[in-house]
Amino acid sequence: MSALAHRSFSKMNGIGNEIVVLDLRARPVAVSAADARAIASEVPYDQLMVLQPPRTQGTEAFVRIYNNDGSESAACGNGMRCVARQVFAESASDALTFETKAGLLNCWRGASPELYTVDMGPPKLGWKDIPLAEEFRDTRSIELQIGPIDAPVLHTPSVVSMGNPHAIFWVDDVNAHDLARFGPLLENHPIFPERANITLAQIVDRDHIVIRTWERGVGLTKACGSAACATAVAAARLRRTNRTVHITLPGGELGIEWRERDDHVLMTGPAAFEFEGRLDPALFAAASS
Ligand SMILES: N[C@@H](CCC[C@H](N)C(=O)O)C(=O)O
Repeated sequence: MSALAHRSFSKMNGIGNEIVVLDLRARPVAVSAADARAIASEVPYDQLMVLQPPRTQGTEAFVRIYNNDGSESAACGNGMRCVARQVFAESASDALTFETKAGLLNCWRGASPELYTVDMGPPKLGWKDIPLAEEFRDTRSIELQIGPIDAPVLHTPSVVSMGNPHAIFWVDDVNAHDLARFGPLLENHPIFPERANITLAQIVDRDHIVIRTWERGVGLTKACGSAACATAVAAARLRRTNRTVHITLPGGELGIEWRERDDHVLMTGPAAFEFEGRLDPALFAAASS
């Protein structure tokens, strides 16, 4: 029987981004891509956040992040707020540090019990860091378009890595484009060797942006926290907004600050608990990596 059978999980959400938190710290076991897909077939999620024992002193856990197609990501803003909520519930501290494949992340609980802040670290802006398949000196606007060559539907995105790759297309109305149609084409465009999260962004004013995201490895989601961070950085780099903005996503609101003093991006928003369950052993019968 799989060592994952009967393990307890929490179903949570970060402004509608569907998150499952699986805490394996007490009895660690490796989770394969096939396991992640099997879990998604029982408890539909956008991201599975797996807490493994800490690798670095002073951290609570090493967090592995899986999309529902079984692929792994180094960053998930909404998922990290859910993880923070769960671990803060058993801690007297107001600040905790986690490790992900993208590095160490500090989290704080806010004044309101539902609000959590995650320091998502500094953005990476070089073309090799995104990564892109070819050199672009200025990643504020790269040459990429979709639709007729003389009347592109979406074009000239900004690209940013928040530990995971993001392309942000600037539009007048995020709801005027068929993201479900263009998202998969852009996610898998050869310019993105590791695929990319695709965001439509509408700047309302210098303090407010509206976004919709097609997530790599998932599809359309109600919210993508790292996309909100990437969009805030990209808009500030273009001098179209201030470095502190609020972002409206289909599932709710996030506050983002791209801090001047250390280049770090801070994301603040809620994390909601839905229910607890145990993984059905039958799920893993056919799951092999
Ligand atoms: N929902 C997330 C992003 C999750 C990872 C992404 N799909 C990827 O593969 O990079 C968020 O809140 O940041």
